[in-house]
Amino acid sequence: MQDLYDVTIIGGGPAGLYSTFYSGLRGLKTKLIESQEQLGGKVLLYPEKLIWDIGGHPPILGEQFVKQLIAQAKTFKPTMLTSTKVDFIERQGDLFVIHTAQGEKHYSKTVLLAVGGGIINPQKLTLEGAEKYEMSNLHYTVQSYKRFVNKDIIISGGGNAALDWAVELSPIAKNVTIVYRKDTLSAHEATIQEALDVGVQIECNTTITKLSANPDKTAIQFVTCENSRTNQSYTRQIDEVIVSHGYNREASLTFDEAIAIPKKDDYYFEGKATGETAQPGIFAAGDILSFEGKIHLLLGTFQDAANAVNSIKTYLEPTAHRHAVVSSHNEVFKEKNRSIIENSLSK
Ligand SMILES: Cc1cc2nc3c(=O)[nH]c(=O)nc-3n(C[C@H](O)[C@H](O)[C@H](O)COP(=O)(O)OP(=O)(O)OC[C@H]3O[C@@H](n4cnc5c(N)ncnc54)[C@H](O)[C@@H]3O)c2cc1C
Repeated sequence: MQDLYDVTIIGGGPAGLYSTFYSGLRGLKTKLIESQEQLGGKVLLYPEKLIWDIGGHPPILGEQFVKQLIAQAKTFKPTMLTSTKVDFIERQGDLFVIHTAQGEKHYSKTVLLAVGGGIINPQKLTLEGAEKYEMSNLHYTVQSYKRFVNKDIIISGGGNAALDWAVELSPIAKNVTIVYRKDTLSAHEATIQEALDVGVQIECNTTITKLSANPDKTAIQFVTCENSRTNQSYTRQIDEVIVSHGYNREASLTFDEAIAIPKKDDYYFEGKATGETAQPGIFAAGDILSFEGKIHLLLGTFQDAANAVNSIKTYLEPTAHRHAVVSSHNEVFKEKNRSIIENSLSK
């Protein structure tokens, strides 16, 4: 049998990463398994967005936030696997066997589900040949603002993400146009007003119907758009195309018959604020978890993570403290604490 872990965390988004740190803090032998190449979960979708609502933390870019979460998760030297998709979990006596799409088996005393919205991929433009521009000027996320400076940008989509990008890019771009297939945008009214205030052009009932390449066929040079109300179409030159049509969720994780966890809306696991599910030994944290009062935001993931790990600790060791001992007394932190104290004394 491979190494046996106290806890195996499935999903390397904010909930999984913080659970990994917290699990180390509580002295548990921890493994994290993430399906994507990169850790960070949904935050990877907004690397250039400033996150404002983390208590006590100054606004921070998504990309930087992910780096810090990963560094923190590594504090207690857990095993961390990426590009490894969990597709089946079975109970064998007191243990869980976690099967991956790659054919591996992982053995664990408990499982912490931190799979968020499942494996998330952007909904792609369905136009023929569109994929060949993904390496040039067809974007499904905004990875770097620099690229859009002084550019003529068309954004397809009418939700909050599309409008947020339009508002953020408008001051640095030459021109930003939103095209949306429906009558009215689905974004918040305040965001729509903000977009109008910063000069974003909004065209409703309008769809991109054709992408035409530049002479060397490496990038999109023209887009053709059609208005479903007037049946008129136009073709215009463009520098960058951003598509924000939402995300496909792949919820491929399944369980053996002995493991039944009630779901809400066919998807979210019903559980408790303590991270417990109806299935002893299986816990959940982050966006995947549903309970009354659950907050589906970063701050919610951290509280869920701490609660779930504390529940795991007392599940494995019923006499353990419910909560972690004061974290600054931890051996791993001592050296850092000492250097901070020495630094302050030397000033
Ligand atoms: C555009 C956007 C902007 C946002 N802005 C903010 C904000 O400003 N402030 C805020 O607080 N929140 C914000 N949020 C919400 C926040 O990002 C989420 O609440 C948070 O990412 C949830 O973390 P999670 O770890 O529960 O799930 P996720 O981030 O979804 O991570 C789940 C991870 O599990 C992995 N996974 C799934 N299935 C499997 C499997 N079978 N095997 C292995 N791995 C698997 C996925 O690949 C993913 O990496 C925003 C969300 C979006 C989409």
